[in-house]
Amino acid sequence: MRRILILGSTGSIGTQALDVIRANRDRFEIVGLAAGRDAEGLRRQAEEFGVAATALGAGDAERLVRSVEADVVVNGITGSVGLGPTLAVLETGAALALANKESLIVGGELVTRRAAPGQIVPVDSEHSAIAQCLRSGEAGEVRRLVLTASGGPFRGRTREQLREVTPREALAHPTWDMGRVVTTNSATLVNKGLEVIEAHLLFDVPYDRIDVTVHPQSIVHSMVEFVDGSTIAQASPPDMRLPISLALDHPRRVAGVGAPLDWTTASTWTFEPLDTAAFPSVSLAKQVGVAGSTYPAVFNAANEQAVEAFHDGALPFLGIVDTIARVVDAHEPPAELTRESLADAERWARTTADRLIAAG
Ligand SMILES: NC(=O)C1=CN([C@@H]2O[C@H](COP(=O)(O)OP(=O)(O)OC[C@H]3O[C@@H](n4cnc5c(N)ncnc54)[C@H](OP(=O)(O)O)[C@@H]3O)[C@@H](O)[C@H]2O)C=CC1
Ligand SMILES: CC(=O)[C@@H](O)[C@H](O)COP(=O)(O)O
Ligand SMILES: [Mn+2]
Repeated sequence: MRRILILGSTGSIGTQALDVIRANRDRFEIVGLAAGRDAEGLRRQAEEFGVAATALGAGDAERLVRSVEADVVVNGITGSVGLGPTLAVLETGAALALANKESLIVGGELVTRRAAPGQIVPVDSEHSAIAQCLRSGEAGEVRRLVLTASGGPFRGRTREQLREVTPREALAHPTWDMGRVVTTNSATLVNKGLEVIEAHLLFDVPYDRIDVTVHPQSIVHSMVEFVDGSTIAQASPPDMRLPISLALDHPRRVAGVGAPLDWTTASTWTFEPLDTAAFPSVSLAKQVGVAGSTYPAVFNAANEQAVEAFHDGALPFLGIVDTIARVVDAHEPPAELTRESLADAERWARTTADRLIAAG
């Protein structure tokens, strides 16, 4: 029986983790639940699963991580506020089922050097796919990682055609039903930029050997190309319960967790290059990834501020990535990366982004 603690239990990842556990009560026991502000939703979940240990807010979630004994902690919190809980999980020695990509990207080596080999199990669909593709290979045999991107709701549009798009349109993701921030990030392709950095940190492959291809069907979740020219891809209908279940009982698979592909009807999978003129965020993310230090944290913090401003009607859609670029450009990294210098850089990035947005 695996003891599971879920952070962000009321969100998209959290509720899908609960779906998997509800259907497999003989394999999993929930020992703790944490949400942000939805106290009533959290209370109902705790009642359903008979859980006594709960927390509201990131600080409380971090305390819960340290006080409850768990085998696996799912970090399904949104945003860089998930960093404290991520570091706390790594300290406890529990496996970290990581959906909160922001904490890894923002923390960088502060996170990776605290993690034991295999302690971080990716939940993000692309990284779960890559981990599955790598199961049978040697590190030296990997030539390239290829992350798939759906292209989001605005795939095929020119930069000019993105000028007037609305928050409602940005939230209409073509293939996945996710929380507001990650859905907006899919529309700007910032999500894919963050995922390139996430892939570099998880699999230690240099940025010039991590590519993105646009695959609108979201069936091939990513691929690994090997030195002999062979490519292994992981494919399944878009359903996060599959990567979540793999992380909950890693390395075992949970039978029946998702529907398999249907090979009896005609279907088409397509792949196309990313339009980097309309969507410059992936190139920008690669630049900040290569620069390292506090640059990825600054990129992410500026994005978080810009996404909120976009939904508040204070910033046009194109302003999101433009703001990130301006904040990154103005950043001066600290001499040393520590939790303090990281927090300072994030604060600076948020203030700078807010100032640029207010100035219009
Ligand atoms: N949804 C998906 O399919 C995928 C998501 N991810 C990643 O997983 C993470 C979660 O995404 P998703 O589930 O879609 O997001 P949601 O917005 O649906 O859920 C976010 C969860 O985090 C909680 N939360 C928010 N702020 C805080 C805080 N300050 N302290 C503690 N908890 C907080 C929310 O609580 P409350 O409800 O109380 O506000 C909620 O439970 C993100 O990093 C995202 O990029 C990655 C791949 C796929
Ligand atoms: C399901 C998942 O992992 C998301 O992060 C997904 O990647 C979003 O889709 P796109 O960013 O490819 O549009
Ligand atoms: Mn993803």
